[in-house]
Amino acid sequence: MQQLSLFDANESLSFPEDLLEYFPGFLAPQQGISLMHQLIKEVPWRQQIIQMFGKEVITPRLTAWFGDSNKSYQFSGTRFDPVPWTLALYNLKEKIQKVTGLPFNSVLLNFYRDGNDSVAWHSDNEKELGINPHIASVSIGQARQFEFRHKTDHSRKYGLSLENGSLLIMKGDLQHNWEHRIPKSKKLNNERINLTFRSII
Ligand SMILES: O=C(O)CCC(=O)C(=O)O
Ligand SMILES: [Fe+2]
Repeated sequence: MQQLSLFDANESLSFPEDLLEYFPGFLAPQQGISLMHQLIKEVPWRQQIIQMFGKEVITPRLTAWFGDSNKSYQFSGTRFDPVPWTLALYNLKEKIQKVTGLPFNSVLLNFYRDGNDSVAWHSDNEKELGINPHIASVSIGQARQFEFRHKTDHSRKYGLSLENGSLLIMKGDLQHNWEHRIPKSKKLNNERINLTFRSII
């Protein structure tokens, strides 16, 4: 599997490159697009209402949560009980486990219907994920910009385009020191699904 070098000399000064691994051709382009259309149809998508700074906010995207039946997950004040694995998602999990050598027992799906859907700055630091979690993020459909900023020094930033069919591994102490987001975009306006495979303890 080809891994792409993400950083030039300047960037690696402000962002530690050992916290990410990027595999652009993890899925063939056509495989990515047909999986996206299958998931748009077969997944029980929901628009969650979450607590943010004490207020109720409607998430600007659709989500779903699949995984082993004994693993539930808290996110921004909401408890998610997983839907059992579909064949397509189980097979994708197996393929990721083969490439990475890491175990995963759940996946959070995000459906960005157009460029107006987004995810705000956050880190995936829920205690159910353990201390330094590995998160495997598969992107299909419209490529979107994925941005990082350092938690205490917002001038330290990094961004990359998550292409159709790509796999990004987030690891090490990334979630302690960095936040990430998918900003809204006027130009990148087509449908996209992102799947983050996680290991809930
Ligand atoms: O859509 C993405 O690429 C990122 C989603 C994300 O950060 C999350 O689900 O925690
Ligand atoms: Fe995240």
